Amino acid sequence: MEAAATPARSAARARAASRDPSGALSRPPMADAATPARSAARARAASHDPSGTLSQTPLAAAAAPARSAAPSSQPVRVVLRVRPFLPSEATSATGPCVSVLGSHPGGEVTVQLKDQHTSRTEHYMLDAFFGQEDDINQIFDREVSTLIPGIFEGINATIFAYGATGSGKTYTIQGTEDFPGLIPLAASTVLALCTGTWCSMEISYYEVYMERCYDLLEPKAKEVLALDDKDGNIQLKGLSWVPVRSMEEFQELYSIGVQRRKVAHTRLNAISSRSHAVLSLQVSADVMKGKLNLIDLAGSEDNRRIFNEGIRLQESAKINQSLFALSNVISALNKNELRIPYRESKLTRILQDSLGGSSRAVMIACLNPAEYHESVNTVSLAARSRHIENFTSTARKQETPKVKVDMEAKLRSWLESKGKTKSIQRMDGLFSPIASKTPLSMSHMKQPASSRISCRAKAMDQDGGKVKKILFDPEVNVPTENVPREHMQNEVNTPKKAVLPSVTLCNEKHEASLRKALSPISSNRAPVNQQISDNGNCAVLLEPQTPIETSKVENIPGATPLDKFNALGSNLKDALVQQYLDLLNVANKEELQQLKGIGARRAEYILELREETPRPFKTLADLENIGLSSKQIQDIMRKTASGIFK
Ligand SMILES: Nc1ncnc2c1ncn2[C@@H]1O[C@H](COP(=O)(O)OP(=O)(O)OP(=O)(O)O)[C@@H](O)[C@H]1O
Repeated sequence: MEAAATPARSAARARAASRDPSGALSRPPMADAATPARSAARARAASHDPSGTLSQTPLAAAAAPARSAAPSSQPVRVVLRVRPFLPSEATSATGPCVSVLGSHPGGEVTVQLKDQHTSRTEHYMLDAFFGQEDDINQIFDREVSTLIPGIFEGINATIFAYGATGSGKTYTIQGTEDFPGLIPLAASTVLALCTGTWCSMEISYYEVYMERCYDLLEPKAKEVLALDDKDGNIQLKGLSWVPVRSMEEFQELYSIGVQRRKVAHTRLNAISSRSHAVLSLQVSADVMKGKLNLIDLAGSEDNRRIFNEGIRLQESAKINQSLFALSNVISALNKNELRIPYRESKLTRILQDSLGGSSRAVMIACLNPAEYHESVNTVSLAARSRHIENFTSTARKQETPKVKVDMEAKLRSWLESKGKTKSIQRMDGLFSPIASKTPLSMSHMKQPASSRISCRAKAMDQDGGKVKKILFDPEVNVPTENVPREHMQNEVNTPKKAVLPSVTLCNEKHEASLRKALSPISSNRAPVNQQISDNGNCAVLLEPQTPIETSKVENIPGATPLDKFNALGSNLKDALVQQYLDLLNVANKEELQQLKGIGARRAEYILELREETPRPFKTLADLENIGLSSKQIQDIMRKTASGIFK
C-alpha cells in the first residue's frame, strides 16, 4: 500500500522538491555527480564476480556477474568505525581509547578499549574495524558494495550507523560535500548498475521520531502508518517512492529530505539528529523489487551526563528505548531465535522485511576516540547484538571495574520516560525492588546471571533440595571451608530482602557480571579461583568447581546422608563435564553437530581451534571461546544431565 509513484506524480514531486527554497541549507554531499567515470568504476567493482555466476532475472542481469560473496554468514555483521579527534578534542586527548589487538581466521577482529585515566581495559570481538585513518570508501567497498548485487536479485539489505551522539554516524551515512558518505556512494553505484538495463531506481526517505514515522520527501508530510497486509507483510501507508534517474535528481530530493530531518543543538553535538532517518534505494524490474536501507540512527545518550530536560529528555528516552529494541532484534537474529521481537519498536517493525530472512545487514558502531565510557557502552551493545558474548581474554586483570553499565542507563531512561522518579531514586541500590517492575526483558538483563542462578538455587534448597536441578549450579560446590555452614544456612533461609547485604559485598563483581551480560570479553575479570577466595559469597558462573569427593565427605565428622548424596551429585557433574569437554576435543564434525548447543558454525570453529591447539577445552570456561555464554553452558549441561534420566 505504499503510495503509487506514477512517473508524472513523481516527476512533479521531484520538481516541487527541487524548487524548495530551503535547498540552500546544508546541502548533502553527492557522490560522483560530476564524475561519472568514478561512479562507473565503483559500480564495476561492486559487480565484480569471481565466480562468474550468471543469473536469469532482469534484476540480476543488471548486477550480473555481480554475485559477490556475502561478507559474513551471520544475518547481521557488526563492525566498528572510529572517527578522528576533532580539533577541540585533540589537545586533551592522549590517544584513541580503542585499538585493534588482533584478527581472527574468519576475518573478525579483537578490539581493545582502554581508559587512559585508569588503565582499565575491555576486549571485544567484532566483524571488522575501521580506524581513524580509514576513509569512507574503504567502508563502502568492504561492507556496502558487496550487498548491492543482492538487491538486484530481490535480496533486501540494511546498513545502520549506531553510536553515541557526536560519534560520527551522520558523517558516515550522509557525509559532507567533500567526503560523500555511504548514501551518495550507494546511490551512484546503484544508478550506474541500472544504466542500460530494464532496472530502475526509486527512493524513499523517512524518519522515525518519538515512535512515529514521517515522510521526508513529501512536502506536506503526514504520519506514515505501518500496517500489516493480508499476508502479514508490513506496508508503509502514505510513504512516497520517487523514481530517480540521475545523481542530480537524487541530490535535489535528498537535500530537501535532509533539511526536514529533526535535529537539535545538544551539549554534545551542535547538530544532533533526534530521529532515526532511513533512506531506501529500491531497484525494480517487472514485479521484482529489492531495496537497500541506509539508516542514520539517532545517537544513544546517557541523560545523567547530558542533562537533557523536557522534550530532549523524552526524545532521548524514546531513542534509547528503540535502540535497545533494535539491538534485541539483531541479537535474536544472530542467535537464530524463532521469535524475533520486531514489534518492540516502530523502527524494527518497519524494517521487518529488511532484517532477517534472506536479508543482509551491517551495523556500523561509531566511536568517538576521546570517550572511553561512551565507547564501552556502544561496543558492548554492538557486541551483544553480534552475540559473541563470552570470549576468553588472555589479557591480565588491570583493575577493578568501576564503570556503570549501560543497561542501568537504559533502565533509567525507561523509568524517566514513564515518570517513575521514585523508582529512579531507588535504583541506587542495585537490587532494589524496582527490578521486578521493569519490563520483562529489562529486568532479566538487569539482574546479573550469577544472582539469578544464586536465587534459584536458594529457592530450590528451601524447596527441599532438588538435586537434579542443582546439579550444575555453580554455588553447590563452593568449597565448604570458604563458606561456613551456618552462613550457608543463613543464606538459604534468608528472605529475598535480607540477601541484599551479601549482594552488596560483591557489588563490583556483580557489575562485572552485568557487563558480562553485554560484553564478550572482560580482561578485568579476576581468575575464577581468586574470585572464590576473595569473596566466598559470590557465585561463580563458569568454572566447574572442584567436586567434594564422596570419600572426603565420609571422613568429615557429622557429615549427613544429604551431604554424602550431594557429594555424589558433584562427582557425577564433574564426570559429565569432563566427558563433554573430551568429546569436544576429539569428535569429528558430524559428531560435534549432533551435540547439544553446537551447530554447524560452532563445529567448524571448534575444528579450527583444534588445529591451533590440540585440546583446546580443558574447563567449561573454555567454551567461552566458541561463543557460548555462561547461561547457554548451564543449559547445555542441564539438558545433557536430564537426558540421562529419560
Ligand atoms: N570520520 C570523520 N572525519 C572527520 N570528522 C568527523 C568524522 N566523523 C565525524 N566527524 C565530525 O564529528 C562531529 C560529529 O559527527 P556527527 O554529526 O556525524 O555525529 P553523530 O553521531 O551523527 O551525532 P548525533 O547522534 O548527535 O546526530 C561532526 O563535526 C563531524 O563533522
